[in-house]
Amino acid sequence: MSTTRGLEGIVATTSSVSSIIDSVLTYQGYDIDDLADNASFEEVIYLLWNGDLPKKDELTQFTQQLADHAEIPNEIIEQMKALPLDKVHPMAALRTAVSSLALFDEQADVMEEEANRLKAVKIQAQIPTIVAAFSRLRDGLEPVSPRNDLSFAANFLYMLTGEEPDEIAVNALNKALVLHADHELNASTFTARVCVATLSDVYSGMTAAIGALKGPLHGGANEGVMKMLTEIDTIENVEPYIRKALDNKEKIMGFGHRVYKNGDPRAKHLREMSKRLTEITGEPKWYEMSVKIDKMITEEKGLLPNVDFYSASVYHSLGFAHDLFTPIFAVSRTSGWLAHILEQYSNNRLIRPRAEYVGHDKRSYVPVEQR
Ligand SMILES: CC(=O)SCCNC(=O)CCNC(=O)[C@H](O)C(C)(C)COP(=O)(O)OP(=O)(O)OC[C@H]1O[C@@H](n2cnc3c(N)ncnc32)[C@H](O)[C@@H]1OP(=O)(O)O
Ligand SMILES: O=C([O-])CC(=O)C(=O)O
Repeated sequence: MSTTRGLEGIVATTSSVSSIIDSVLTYQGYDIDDLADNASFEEVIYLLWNGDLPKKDELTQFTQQLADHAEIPNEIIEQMKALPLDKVHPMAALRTAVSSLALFDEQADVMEEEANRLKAVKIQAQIPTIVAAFSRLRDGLEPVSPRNDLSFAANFLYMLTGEEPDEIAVNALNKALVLHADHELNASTFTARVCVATLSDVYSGMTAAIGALKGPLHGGANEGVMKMLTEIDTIENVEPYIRKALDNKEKIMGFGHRVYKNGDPRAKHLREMSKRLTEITGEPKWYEMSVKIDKMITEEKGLLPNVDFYSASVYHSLGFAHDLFTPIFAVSRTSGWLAHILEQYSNNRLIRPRAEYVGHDKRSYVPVEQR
């Protein structure tokens, strides 16, 4: 048996949800550049789940369906209130809340396709409500109920702040959601597929995926980038800070990628958004520091920024708390996880690879007194 560390280069499934070919990312055949410039997040969710962009009436119906399911059970809010709110990371709270949602869905274990599709709508609609409610509760505020007359992005911002957001913020968040929606067999999506391939339920797959996204080598990197930017704080500090980190062989969050070796096609959109938004907020330093770090890491390590690097200054400019960055990634990636979960169910086989054994040779049990 031979092994490939981290399954690098292993093709583990077929999928028609998204593809990365020659560094070009497509969702159901549509180039991410095209979607980022034109599509609403609602259209992208529909596309990922159904294989085609919705017609006008299909989009109206789908958007309404999402809005109709955005409320979360009161028990979930009560459960969140009981958490040690000043200590809990919002990704941990989200993981627990999504697991708990299953307990209030009588159809949680019903495996028919129609029931699973309805669960997908509910989960996609409820995850932003959970993230916003948690954020408000820990700030000592009551959760804000979702509104059904706002777009997905606008409603999320509204539930976070209790105020109607401006168009610039809504468009920026919409674009970020589109850019993060799916990404072939990334670690969290693979996790979701492994989980549901045992014919476990959708909520279990989602809970597993959230756990995988949380890690700093994956979705957690966007929070790590902002931590680094905050520590650096000034443009003059970039050079000594990064030099020291590289000398200490530290990983620089937001750089490198398992698949993209010539650059992540999503990063240029986020870089442009970071430039524009930091100008609007009057804090161009976050963009300027990012560009300087980008230049240094590219020149010295040959590593390019991934989706998490410029999204940090984008989310900061949109006023999000830094530990909400990864949950916001999860709000978007939920659409991809659910598309892959539905695809896995539709053509399922248990996912069970092998391990090459490198442990002790065979030996015999020794009673405890003789060890
Ligand atoms: C949404 C996403 O998940 S995008 C990825 C988000 N994660 C990050 O930004 C965290 C930082 N980046 C990394 O840790 C990695 O680049 C990963 C996890 C994204 C990819 O990992 P792998 O494909 O396993 O690459 P691996 O970690 O083996 O890196 C290869 C070499 O480049 C180095 N390297 C890779 N990324 C970085 C980095 N960000 N900073 C410094 N060195 C790096 C490694 O140390 C390694 O060097 P070595 O060969 O001298 O040991
Ligand atoms: O594909 C990956 O390995 C990580 C990534 O960029 C993503 O999940 O968006």
